[in-house]
Amino acid sequence: MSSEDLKRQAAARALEAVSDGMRLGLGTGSTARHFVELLGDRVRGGLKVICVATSEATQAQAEGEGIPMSTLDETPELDLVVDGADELDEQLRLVKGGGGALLREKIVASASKRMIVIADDSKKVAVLGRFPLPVEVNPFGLEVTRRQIAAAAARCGCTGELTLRQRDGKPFVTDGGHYIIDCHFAVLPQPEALAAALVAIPGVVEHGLFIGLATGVVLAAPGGLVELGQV
Ligand SMILES: O=C[C@H](O)[C@H](O)[C@H](O)COP(=O)(O)O
Repeated sequence: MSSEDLKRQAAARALEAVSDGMRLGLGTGSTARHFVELLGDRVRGGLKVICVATSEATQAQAEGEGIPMSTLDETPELDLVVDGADELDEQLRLVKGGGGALLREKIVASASKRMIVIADDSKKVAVLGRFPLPVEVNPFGLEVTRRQIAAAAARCGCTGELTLRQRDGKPFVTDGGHYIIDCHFAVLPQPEALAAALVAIPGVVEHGLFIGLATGVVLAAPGGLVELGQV
């Protein structure tokens, strides 16, 4: 079974948690993309939902599927967000932002009563950090912010290379107009302390650690689905 098949299976299971009248957040990335496709089928079959996207890419996909879309300003309370993750652990702590959508994803998750994460089982780790931690930063004072991230991380037991994310030879720019520094720490021994230290840095807009937000996880493995938390 291909990795895309596994992602689709996880997406299909999350769709079972959706019912008529729900206000939904739509995640970003290759796994969330399957969810939006499947949701589109259900909407065309008569399901009534209103949705908020976590990125311009998801907004465009959802509109193409004919899914009724809103904004967080019009719909500031959501029932459920379904999103992917780059990494997750047993405590439902996540690393997100591999696609650069972490800021909107976190704002949308914070507005939602529940967050179901969908992923193939390769994303589950014993200790977070194998996937480089994305940190979204203001372009102003980039080098100052980079040094402050390195110092704060070192106090939390994390060392490693900090690289400015590039696309086509230029800095990658997020939907919010910011840059991303990818932190290659290999392990994050104290995720909560690191999260608190990063948000205290003035040039940091947001970081990819999602702690206390996911309420359920659907992991698709070749042997079947595994659920963590409440799905
Ligand atoms: O910024 C991107 C998001 O955090 C994605 O949810 C994350 O990167 C997982 O994406 P994928 O499902 O493509 O692995």
